[in-house]
Amino acid sequence: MDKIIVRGGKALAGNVKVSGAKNAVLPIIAASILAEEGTCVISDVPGLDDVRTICDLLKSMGISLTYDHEVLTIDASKLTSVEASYELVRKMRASFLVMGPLLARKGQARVALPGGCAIGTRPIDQHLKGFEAMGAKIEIGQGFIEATVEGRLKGAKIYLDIASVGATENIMMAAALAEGTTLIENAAEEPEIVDLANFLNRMGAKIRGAGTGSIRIEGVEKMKGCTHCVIPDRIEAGTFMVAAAITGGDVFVEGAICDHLKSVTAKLREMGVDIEEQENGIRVRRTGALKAVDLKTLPYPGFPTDMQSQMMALLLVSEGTSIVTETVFENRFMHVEEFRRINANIKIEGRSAIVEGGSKLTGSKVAATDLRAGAALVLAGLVSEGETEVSALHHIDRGYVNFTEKLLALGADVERVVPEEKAREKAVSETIKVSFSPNFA
Ligand SMILES: CC(=O)N[C@H]1[C@@H](OP(=O)(O)OP(=O)(O)OC[C@H]2O[C@@H](n3ccc(=O)[nH]c3=O)[C@H](O)[C@@H]2O)O[C@H](CO)[C@@H](O)[C@@H]1O
Ligand SMILES: C=C(OP(=O)(O)O)C(=O)O
Repeated sequence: MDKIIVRGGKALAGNVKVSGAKNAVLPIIAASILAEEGTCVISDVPGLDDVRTICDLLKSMGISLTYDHEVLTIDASKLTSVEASYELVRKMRASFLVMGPLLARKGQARVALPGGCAIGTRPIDQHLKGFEAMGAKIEIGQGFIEATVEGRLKGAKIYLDIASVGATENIMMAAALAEGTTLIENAAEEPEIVDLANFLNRMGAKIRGAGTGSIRIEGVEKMKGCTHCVIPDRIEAGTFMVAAAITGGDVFVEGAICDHLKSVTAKLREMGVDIEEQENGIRVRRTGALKAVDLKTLPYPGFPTDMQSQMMALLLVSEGTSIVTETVFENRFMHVEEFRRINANIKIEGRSAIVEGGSKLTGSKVAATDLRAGAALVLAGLVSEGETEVSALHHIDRGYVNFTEKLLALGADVERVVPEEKAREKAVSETIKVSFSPNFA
C-alpha cells in the first residue's frame, strides 16, 4: 500500500497551479453522452482516478475516448449500452450522473444503486423525483435502478427538497433533451453547475439561470459535440491556501478564482491570514498567530463541506476554541478520530466538533477516511513534530492531481512511498499521467 510520509516544520513558499475541477469534469463527461453527433473536446481534464472511472464507464457503453495532455476527446455517437455496472458505480458515486443523459437520449437507463459511503447515506430520491416528474417510470430491484420513458421525457416544474448538486445536474442534463420546458426550483448554485450548463449550452442546449436557485431549461431535439475548458478546482485551491496558512508560508495559488472561494477567503482572513486576490490567482501569507473561529458548512455560496476537514487541521494550530458544524453530510467527522492520533483535542457533540487549538501535534500513523480527510491529515502533518504517515491514499488519488509533487515543489518535506512491485509497474507505464487511451489503462 502506498503511503505519504510528511515531516513537519517547513514553511511552504512559491507557486502552485490548480488543476481542472473534479466536481465539474465528472458531470461534464457524463453530459457528453447527450451528443448524438460530433466529438466533445474537453481541456484541463485532471488525470484523477475518478476521471478514469467515469471514462471506463462511458467506454463500457460503447463510447470512444482518448486522453492526451489533459485533453479528453469523446465520441458518443455509437452509444450501445444504457447500463452502469455495480463495479464502476461502487467505485465512485458520481457515476450515477449518467442516468439523466442516458434516459434523455435513449429513453432508458439501468444504473447500479450507489449506496452509502463514509460521509453519509447520500440518498438519490431527489434525482428520481425529477425524472418521475418528467414522465419516467422508475423501478428498483436486484441492486439496480431502472428508468424508462415512452418517447421523450417531458419538461416539468421540479422543486428540490434539498438543493442537491447531483440532482440539479442530473435533472438539468435530462431536461436538456426533453420535450418542452423544465424549471428546477431550489436548485444548487455551485460554480460546477454553471460550468456544466455552459458545456450543455455549447452542445446546443438552452439553459438559463444556472448559478441561481431557479434554472429554466428549454428542451431541444438534438445535441452535438463541442469544445470546452473545465474551471479550476476551488477545493484543491482551498486546500493549498490552508497549506500556506498552516505552515506560516507564502504561496501563490495560480488559477484560483477568487469569486468561487469567497467563504474560504473570509474565514482565513478572520483567522488572521493575509490574502491577496489577484487576477490569475490568490496569494496566501501568514506571519502572526492564528485566531480560533467558528464555521458551519452550507451549500454554495456557504462554506463548502469539502473544505471542512482541511479547515479543522488549521484550527488545531490556532489560539482558542472553535466550533465546526457540519450541516451538509450527517457523518463527515470520520477524520476526527485520525486527528486524535496526532494529539489533536477535538470533541464531537451531535453535528458539531469542538476543536481546542494549540495542542502540540505529534506525527503518527493515520489513514485517510475520505479524500478531503486524507488531504487534511497531510496538512496537519506539515506542522506536526516528527513523522506523519498517511495511508489509504486511494481516497486522495480520487481528487488531487500530483498532491505530493505539488507540496514538494513548495518546499514541504513530504514523500510518497510506493511498494517495490508497484514502483516497477509504474516505471513501465510512466506515460500514464499525460496520455492514456482509451480506458486509461
Ligand atoms: C461529484 C460531486 O460533485 N460531489 C460533490 C457533490 O456531491 P453530491 O451531488 O452527492 O451532493 P448533494 O448536494 O447531492 O448532497 C447534499 C445533501 O443532500 C442529500 N441528498 C442529496 C440528493 C438526494 O437525492 N437526496 C438527498 O437527501 C445528501 O445526502 C447530502 O446530505 O456535492 C457535495 C456537496 O457540496 C460535495 O461534497 C461533493 O464533493
Ligand atoms: C465528497 C466528495 O466527492 P464525491 O461526491 O465524489 O464523493 C469530495 O469531492 O469531497
